[in-house]
Amino acid sequence: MTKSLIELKNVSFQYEHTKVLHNISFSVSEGDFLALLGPNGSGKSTLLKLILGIEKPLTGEVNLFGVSTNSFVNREWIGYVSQKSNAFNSSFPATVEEVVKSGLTKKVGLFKRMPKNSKELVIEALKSVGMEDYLSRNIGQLSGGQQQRVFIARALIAEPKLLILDEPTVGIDHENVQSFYDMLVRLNEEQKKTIILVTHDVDTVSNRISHVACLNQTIHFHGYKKDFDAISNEQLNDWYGHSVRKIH
Ligand SMILES: Nc1ncnc2c1ncn2[C@@H]1O[C@H](COP(=O)(O)OP(=O)(O)OP(=O)(O)O)[C@@H](O)[C@H]1O
Repeated sequence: MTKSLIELKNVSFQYEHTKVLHNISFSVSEGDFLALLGPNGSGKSTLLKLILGIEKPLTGEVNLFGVSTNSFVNREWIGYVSQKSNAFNSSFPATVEEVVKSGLTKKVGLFKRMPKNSKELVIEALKSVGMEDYLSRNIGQLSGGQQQRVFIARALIAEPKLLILDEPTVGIDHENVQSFYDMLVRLNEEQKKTIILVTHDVDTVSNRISHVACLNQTIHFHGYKKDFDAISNEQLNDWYGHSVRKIH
């Protein structure tokens, strides 16, 4: 039986007086490559905060790897790459090697010694994202898409089981989006990483993704990508609250 890595049961959440999430029940299974889709302000980041244990639900429960977030301790099993990761300017004084190596602290602890083979681990993680030739380069001198790959390597070095990527294609130009997806599919299929890709942009939901969840305060749809494709633009507009068109 497939294991649920994330399970939300009847979850509601509000910030002071703003209701953001309403009665959400939703799960992500081991091996899924899921796009969490919703317009700006629909509650995607808030949902991630609940999953990452940064916020607590007002009602309902959130379970990670079969355990309530309140008692979940294996945080290194979840790799999170935020929206703002690829925002370094060209003078930022860190090499790709240093950035990726810093991801090891999540696994070994902040004040513990780095393993002796940490350079090999860095190279291994960079190979997974096709960036091994950039080891000694300054992070700020890479393109937005290359920086994004380096930050995925930084998450991978801690050997997460689940990878959460927040708007990962924003800094990537159109021609490189396909190879970016090829890399994610390899991580999903060969390294067995469960992946959640968070996006507001319907066009970012590639055919390479296995599942789609549509969020706007509540989950309007959760299922296979092929079933998402069968949904009309009118229905999608209704969920989004404004006009959007699927092109895939
Ligand atoms: N710390 C906060 N305090 C109060 N309201 C907040 C806070 N953070 C977010 N909100 C509000 O909650 C709602 C959902 O925000 P959230 O950031 O989760 O949406 P999102 O789908 O991630 O949006 P985007 O795609 O623009 O990043 C918005 O109306 C937002 O203004």
